[in-house]
Amino acid sequence: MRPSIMAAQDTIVARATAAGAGGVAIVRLSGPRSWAVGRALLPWTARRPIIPRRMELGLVVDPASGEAVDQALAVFFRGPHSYTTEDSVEIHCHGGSACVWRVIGLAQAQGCRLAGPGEFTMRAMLGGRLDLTQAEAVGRLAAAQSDIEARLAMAMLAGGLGRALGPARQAIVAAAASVEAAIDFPDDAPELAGPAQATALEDGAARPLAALLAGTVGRAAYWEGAKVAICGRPNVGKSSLFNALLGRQRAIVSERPGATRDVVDEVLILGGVACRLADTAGLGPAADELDRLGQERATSFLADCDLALVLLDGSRPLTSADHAVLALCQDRPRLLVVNKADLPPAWQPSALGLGPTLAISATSGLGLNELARAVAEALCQGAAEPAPGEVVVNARQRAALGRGLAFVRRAVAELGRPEPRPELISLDLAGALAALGEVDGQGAPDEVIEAVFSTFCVGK
Ligand SMILES: Nc1nc2c(c(=O)[nH]1)N(C=O)[C@@H](CNc1ccc(C(=O)N[C@@H](CCC(=O)O)C(=O)O)cc1)CN2
Ligand SMILES: Nc1nc2c(ncn2[C@@H]2O[C@H](COP(=O)(O)OP(=O)(O)OP(=O)(O)O)[C@@H](O)[C@H]2O)c(=O)[nH]1
Ligand SMILES: [Mg+2]
Repeated sequence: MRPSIMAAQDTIVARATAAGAGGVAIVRLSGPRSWAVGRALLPWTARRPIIPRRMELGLVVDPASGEAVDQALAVFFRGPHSYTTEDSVEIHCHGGSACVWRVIGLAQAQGCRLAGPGEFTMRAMLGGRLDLTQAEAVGRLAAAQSDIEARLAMAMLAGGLGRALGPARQAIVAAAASVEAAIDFPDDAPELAGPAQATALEDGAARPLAALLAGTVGRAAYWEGAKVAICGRPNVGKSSLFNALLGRQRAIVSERPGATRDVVDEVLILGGVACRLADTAGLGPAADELDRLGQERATSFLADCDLALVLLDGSRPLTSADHAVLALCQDRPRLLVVNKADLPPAWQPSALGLGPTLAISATSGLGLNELARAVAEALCQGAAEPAPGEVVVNARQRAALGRGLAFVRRAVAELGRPEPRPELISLDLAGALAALGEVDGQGAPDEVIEAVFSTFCVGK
């Protein structure tokens, strides 16, 4: 078994705050030796009893040389009253990376091991503070970029999803118990009460799982963010729009067509959704090799984006290159955006015959708020923004619950047959339980747990 999921014997150390210089950085220790190590590095704590959870000021000292390496605040937590549920110590040192790494190095010299990604939270889960849904929520809170993602993670941290899965699991376990009895004692066990059990399983498990899945419709972008490409023929103002939405001059703008070559992307919040917005090279007949390479990058980003903003220049007649871009995007999610609305129009958008268009001006800012709202609406297919406290599952959880629901439905169907075959039902119910376990961690294999924590940063 990999060390991370083994019962925690060792004491781990990591910086809990982001890499790079900052005002203050937190180095956190957790595990059975954390207090001893903390005492060794913080000599003032040896002189009087430690009061758990009280922040105190003192020097961090290298026990080998006696050198004071930082002035810091420190807090000792006595398990289980700590984040990890283990004994732990936080040293709040000065934020320069030299101080942080010196303190971490001193802890390593005292026998601490560098923590892996998410290892503190994994210990919190093994210690019973959190289930897997809550641990995942913590990871999302630590990385959330949009207010709504943070809101969704807070609802999940409150345990709503774990509580929603409990009754479904109970219904599956109850069905499994009678199915197992029918398999083990075919003569003694009462006949499988097929229709009654089918109804119980349908009401108890299929329905709540289906409701959880229904709540995700149009909501994925709030959890996962979205890739949005600005595309169009050269010179329509793609880079200008990109810069205007971003609020700074990130990409080169030029009156000369063919200014953009590479895909330039940045994350920004549009209508509450964290979007990876990309400015791309203008599409059209390639003038040279560089142009061709740039357009290749543009089309490959376009091929896997969630939404394309097809930009047209309203001040110039449409060209064959515009029509080629429209054709390229006709079968994918897209918004038609007509730029340069500050200039006299050269054509009527209604003449396109392609449905609604948005009029904007990248240079004057006209229509940009409406565009941001339209982006979110298109990405979320008009679904309502999640309310505070509302539990919405993320993509990983949705995939697992979808599999679980399919298993439950097969078991329900089999139970509804004139002579249900208990062996088949048993397999399906086991599959359903495994799928639920992937979400809340109950009975989940190590690989699943590790995959969730591997997305965490070190120190969380
Ligand atoms: N400095 C610091 N800030 C932090 C954390 C941390 O560990 N340290 N957290 C995490 O990374 C988050 C807060 N989560 C926490 C959850 C529980 C406990 C804890 O010690 N619980 C005890 C005591 C509860 C109480 O006094 O009310 C317990 O539940 O027994 C600490 C942090 C965010 N901010
Ligand atoms: N009047 C007006 N000019 C604009 C507007 N948006 C962009 N422009 C001008 O149009 C020209 C081209 O702008 P870019 O943003 O570089 O166009 P692009 O689509 O990125 O061009 P390529 O990178 O070559 O494909 C520049 O001279 C911009 O100042 C607008 O809303 N109104
Ligand atoms: Mg450009």
